[in-house]
Amino acid sequence: MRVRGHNGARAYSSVVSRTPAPWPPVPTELPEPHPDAPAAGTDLPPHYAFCFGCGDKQGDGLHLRAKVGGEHTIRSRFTVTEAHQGAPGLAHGGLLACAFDEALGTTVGHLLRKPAVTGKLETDFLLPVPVGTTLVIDAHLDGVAGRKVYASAEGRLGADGPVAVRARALFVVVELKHFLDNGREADLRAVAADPSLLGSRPVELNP
Ligand SMILES: CCCCCCCC(=O)SCCNC(=O)CCNC(=O)[C@H](O)C(C)(C)COP(=O)(O)OP(=O)(O)OC[C@H]1O[C@@H](n2cnc3c(N)ncnc32)[C@H](O)[C@@H]1OP(=O)(O)O
Repeated sequence: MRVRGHNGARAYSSVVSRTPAPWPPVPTELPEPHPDAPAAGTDLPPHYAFCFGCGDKQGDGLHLRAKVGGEHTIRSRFTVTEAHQGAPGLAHGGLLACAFDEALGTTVGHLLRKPAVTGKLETDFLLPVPVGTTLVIDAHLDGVAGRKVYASAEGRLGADGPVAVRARALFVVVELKHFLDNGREADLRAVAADPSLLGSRPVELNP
């Protein structure tokens, strides 16, 4: 269907399709997890105490918790609270996207043990997610092409519930310099003074 946008331009319906594009979008390899990657069944502690996705020191954060699943998968859970609402009694879509960013980033970081940041994140919201729901997110490492790492995930309303959200993301492997050059100095100093703020380290920070 062709739809005209408010400025007369041909709008989204012909551009944004529900038919998924090929994934990963480029040829990739699926590497073995890093030899030091945590074993299946390992509970992963928060990677940074002030992370909005997983940190214990973020009162209204998502407090996402992750456990290593199969060779290329990590299962994460987070419970939607009143602080996460976008409409009465329903989770905000942006916060759900945040949960997937976290779950996917955790998967890439822990399985490859390389620092990587999100370059692109796309989400399909299939069902509303009510306050009180525990969203169970199964994320999968899909492939690597140079510095580009592709991962995807689906989130269910409870472990056996229907799929409510799907996401795909591109992560780009970066040097630790990325964080040192761009992070706020006060926060970097705080981490240097108290390394326990970095609870689980998907990468070695002391070269
Ligand atoms: C355990 C940890 C859990 C963490 C979970 C949370 C993760 C996060 O939220 S990270 C924070 C959000 N993300 C960011 O702040 C990243 C900001 N962006 C950047 O710093 C840069 O743009 C960065 C690093 C992604 C890429 O820059 P740069 O290093 O110069 O690489 P660049 O050459 O531009 O891109 C590398 C490749 O990726 C591709 N690429 C980069 N961005 C995109 C994109 N949006 N779409 C498609 N391809 C892209 C490039 O085309 C390039 O491909 P190729 O190698 O084939 O030429």
